[in-house]
Amino acid sequence: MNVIETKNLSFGYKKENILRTLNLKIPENSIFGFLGINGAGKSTTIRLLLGLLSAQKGSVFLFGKELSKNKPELLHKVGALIDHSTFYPHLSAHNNLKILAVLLGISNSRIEQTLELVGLSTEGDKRVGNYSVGMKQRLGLAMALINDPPLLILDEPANGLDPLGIIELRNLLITLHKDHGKTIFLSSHLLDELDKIITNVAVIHKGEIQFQGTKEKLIEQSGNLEKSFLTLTT
Ligand SMILES: Nc1ncnc2c1ncn2[C@@H]1O[C@H](COP(=O)(O)OP(=O)(O)OP(=O)(O)O)[C@@H](O)[C@H]1O
Repeated sequence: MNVIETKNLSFGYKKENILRTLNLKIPENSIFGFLGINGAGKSTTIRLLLGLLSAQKGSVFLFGKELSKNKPELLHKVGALIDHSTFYPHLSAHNNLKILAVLLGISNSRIEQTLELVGLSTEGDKRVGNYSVGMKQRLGLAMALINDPPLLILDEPANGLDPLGIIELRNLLITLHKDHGKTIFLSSHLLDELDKIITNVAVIHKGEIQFQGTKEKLIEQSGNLEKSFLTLTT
């Protein structure tokens, strides 16, 4: 099953075409890397997948259903991290998550589980305003994970993280995929990092998909991810 599928998805700001007839297929249980140079259209695609933008043409399907016709039901199954997450800085991580849990009707026990999962359980009672960038990123992931969604959509989740934070994020994504069965769709510019975790990949250039398939298939010709990426984008 494809957890995400776009059919001839096209989008433009005013008269400028940004995405041209995108046909993406993200298989269930993949860690799917979405690659492209600056301005290629990654964030715009992600906003369309989350229903934050509406396509001029084409459609987005999540879990086999059309997003525009089933938004609340489908978005409940998606955890997302885009741009910087917004928190109440004067509250603890625990209380930030509690607000979300109440809004979503989720039990309190899930708060501790989620803090544990993202490695924040010992820091969960500290004010979020004093958190480091990495801790805020982990809290953003906790918010995305609080209702245990089967699909995660992450736009540049490693942004602003130091090397240790990047390693921790890598291990967390691998755990979420292997032990919790999540499908993860993520964009990133860190090719070496992606190479360590992704199973599938799409390369977008100037709003068009240049390749999609397994990582092995992409690197078949040139031998490594960086060379394949450069071939498709320069
Ligand atoms: N609100 C907007 N109004 C007009 N043009 C926009 C807007 N947002 C993005 N664009 C343009 O759309 C194109 C794609 O942008 P997008 O942010 O999707 O690219 P990206 O692949 O995510 O880039 P990056 O890697 O730099 O984040 C770019 O040319 C950008 O300038």
